[in-house]
This record gives sequence, C-alpha cells and structure tokens, in this order.
Amino acid sequence: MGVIERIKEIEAEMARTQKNKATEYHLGQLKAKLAKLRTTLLEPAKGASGQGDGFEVTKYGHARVALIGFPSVGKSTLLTQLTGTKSEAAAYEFTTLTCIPGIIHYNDAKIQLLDLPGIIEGAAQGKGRGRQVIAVAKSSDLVLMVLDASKNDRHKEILTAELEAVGLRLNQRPPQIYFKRKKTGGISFNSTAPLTHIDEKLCYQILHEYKIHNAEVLFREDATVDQLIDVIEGNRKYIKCLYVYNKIDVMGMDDVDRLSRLPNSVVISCSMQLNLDRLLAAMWATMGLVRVFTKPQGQHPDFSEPIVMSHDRGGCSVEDFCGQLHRSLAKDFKYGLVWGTSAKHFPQRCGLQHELEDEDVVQIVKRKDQTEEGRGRFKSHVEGPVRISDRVKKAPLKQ
Ligand SMILES: Nc1nc2c(ncn2[C@@H]2O[C@H](COP(=O)(O)OP(=O)(O)OP(=O)(O)O)[C@@H](O)[C@H]2O)c(=O)[nH]1
Ligand SMILES: [K+]
Ligand SMILES: [Mg+2]
Repeated sequence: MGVIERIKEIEAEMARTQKNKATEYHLGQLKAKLAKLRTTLLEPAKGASGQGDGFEVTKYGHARVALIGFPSVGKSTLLTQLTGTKSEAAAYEFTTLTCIPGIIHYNDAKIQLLDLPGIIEGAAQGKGRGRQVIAVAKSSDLVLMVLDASKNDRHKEILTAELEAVGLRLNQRPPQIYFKRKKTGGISFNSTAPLTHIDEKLCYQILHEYKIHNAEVLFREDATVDQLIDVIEGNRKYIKCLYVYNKIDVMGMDDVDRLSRLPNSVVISCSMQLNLDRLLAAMWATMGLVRVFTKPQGQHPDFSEPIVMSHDRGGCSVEDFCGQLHRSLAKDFKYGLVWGTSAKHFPQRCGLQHELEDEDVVQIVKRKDQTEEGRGRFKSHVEGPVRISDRVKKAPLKQ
C-alpha cells in the first residue's frame, strides 16, 4: 500500500473513532502515525531536483508575501493592482502556472509579493502544483489567503487543512513545550501548567510511536497532542496569515459586513479597487515591520532609506539594528540615542537591549568613535545626499 492510501486509511479510522476518554490514547497514536506518514511524503523524491519548474524566485526586499487560494479567486488581478507587474488574469481556472513576483512599495519598504497557481483539495499530496505552491508559501513571511467572498466559506477550511498537512501553522505560535532527545535515562515528563489534553501515559505512547525511549519533555502550557507531535517532528513553520475576501462588489452589504468582522480578515474588490489601502495597512501591521532611520553624529537623519526590521525575523532591538548596519557595530557600541515612540524623552540614551518602534530615529555612539577608522566605518552606510523631511524636527542636528 502506498503512503497516500495509508494516510487516507488512518484519516478514515480517525473519523470513525468517537472522541472520548477511552479512545484518547488510540487517537493520539493515530495522530502520530499520520504525522510520520505526512513527513515521509514531504521528502523529495529520489532524483528530483525541483529545479527548473519556474517556482524559484530570488528573495527580494524587506519581506515576502505569498498569494494562496483556489483557482480564479483573483490572485493575479490583486498582484497587478498592488505591484503594477502584469500577471495574466482570466475567467478560466489555472490561468497562472508558475510563480510571478512583483514589488509593493509601502512605507518606504519593499515587499515582495508572489502570485502563484491556484491550489485545490489534495494539493498537499501532490495534486496540481500544490507541492511547489506550498513550498513557496513556506518561504514567506506572510500568507495572503485569497478567498472568493461570494463562494462557500469552506474553501478557507480546505486550504488551511492542506497547508497544515505539510507542516504550516497559520497564526499560531510555537508550542511552549521543551523537548530534548537523550541517549540514556528514560523519559522525564514534567509540566509547569495544569494539563487538560494530555497526560504522562499518552505522552509516553506518542514518544513510543516515534521510537523515542530517552528524552526530556517539559510542558510550559496546556498543550495538545497535535502540538506535542509538532514539537517532536520539529520542522513546522509558524507563519502569519491574512484572509482576503475578494469580489465583494458582487455581494450584499450584510454578507460583506459579516466577513469583514472575522478575525485576521480583510474584504476587498480588485475590480473596483475597494479597500486595497486597508489591505496594505493590515499586511504591514500583521508582519510587524518596523522602520528605523539612522542618524550619523552631527548630521540630519537619513530618511531616504530606512532599516526595516521585524519582530519575527531577527527582532527589533538596538542590537538587531546594529547587526543590520555593520557586523562590528554592536561590538564597538557605547550607547545609542533614540528619537521616536520608543523613547521616553528626546533623545533617550539607551543600551543594546532597547526595543525600537516604527519610525524611530537612532544614532549609535561607538566606544572608538573618536578614531578615524571608527568614524569611517560607521559613516559608510549613509553615504550620498541626505533628504531632509519634516521628520527632522524629531532629531535636532546638534546631537
Ligand atoms: N467581480 C469581480 N471579479 C474579479 C475581481 N477580481 C478578479 N476578478 C475576476 O476573476 C477572474 C479570475 O481572476 P484571476 O486574477 O485570473 O484569478 P486567479 O486567482 O489568479 O486565478 P488562477 O491563476 O487561475 O488561479 C477574472 O475574470 C477576473 O477579472 C473582483 O474584485 N470582482
Ligand atoms: K483565473
Ligand atoms: Mg492567476
């Protein structure tokens, strides 16, 4: 029997099995079996390189966003609207066959937007171009799940299940479970929170399914069996997702209103250009991108090109900021001066751990700033003319 048939069989057995205290252990075991099978499915087939299918697009800009959705929901129309890059759009399904990149210019940042072929139920198991599409989604900082607002809302569930089946977790944070394999010593099971979904016996059973007999497991939250399996499997990708309901122009107000109130959702119409600005703002907020402007000593801040950071990717502390400017900067760091919403007063003196906020201005003062060498190195990233904007008021020239 092939892997896909075995997956189907286990899914059927899980559907047949009633959920109660008596079946809890059996269900847990089935879940672990299913996760293991799905992992084998994800391993690339022997001899397949995955190259040359038109899906490899170089990362560009400060963040990457993937358009995921059923065929003909308007993904390509949206790409064209937001980036100006033309991606073929038509009334028939599977118009788009590869990955088409465009760039959104928003808040002085560049966001790479990727148009992709539509995916359908069974994508995770290789139907259509599902596997390639999902691989691109995995490499993104945000998934825009594009849905046809006038169609069945079950599409959202189906797509979520497809993405989950290959280890993507949308709008979830990693489980607070410490897990470490050991060479000897058996299983040590502990928890710092009351557990209502899992107990020691069930945990042992799942570890046994993975042939793990020596390990340390510490639950720091009331986690589920699925979350434990995610931690054991270890290759999960936690990614943010916005649900974008397109084509609201063909719907009644009541339905539009209902959809717009769902969590992490934005309603839009590409053809009538409705709410696209709100979509961009929601993308920005969801990705938690932070722009920080550099200010060399005795000069105006450089507003021409911000350093864009994110809480998810690399963090937003002064240390992370230094890291983006120059490798040696954090090492030579004496103190920082900050203007903006993260500062209590202007300028605020701060250390490497200070968390920066959107549109802050930062000046780094180095220990060796008096030496010619040090000055040259720090200034190197702000060469060229400095554009003066009204934001200069925040950062007086004197400092
Ligand atoms: N009424 C309405 N139609 C739209 C809207 N946006 C796109 N369409 C239409 O929907 C159809 C499909 O649009 P595409 O952009 O090709 O959809 P897609 O998701 O890229 O489709 P595939 O590449 O085939 O997966 C086209 O006929 C578009 O003109 C909208 O906001 N309202
Ligand atoms: K289409
Ligand atoms: Mg398309």
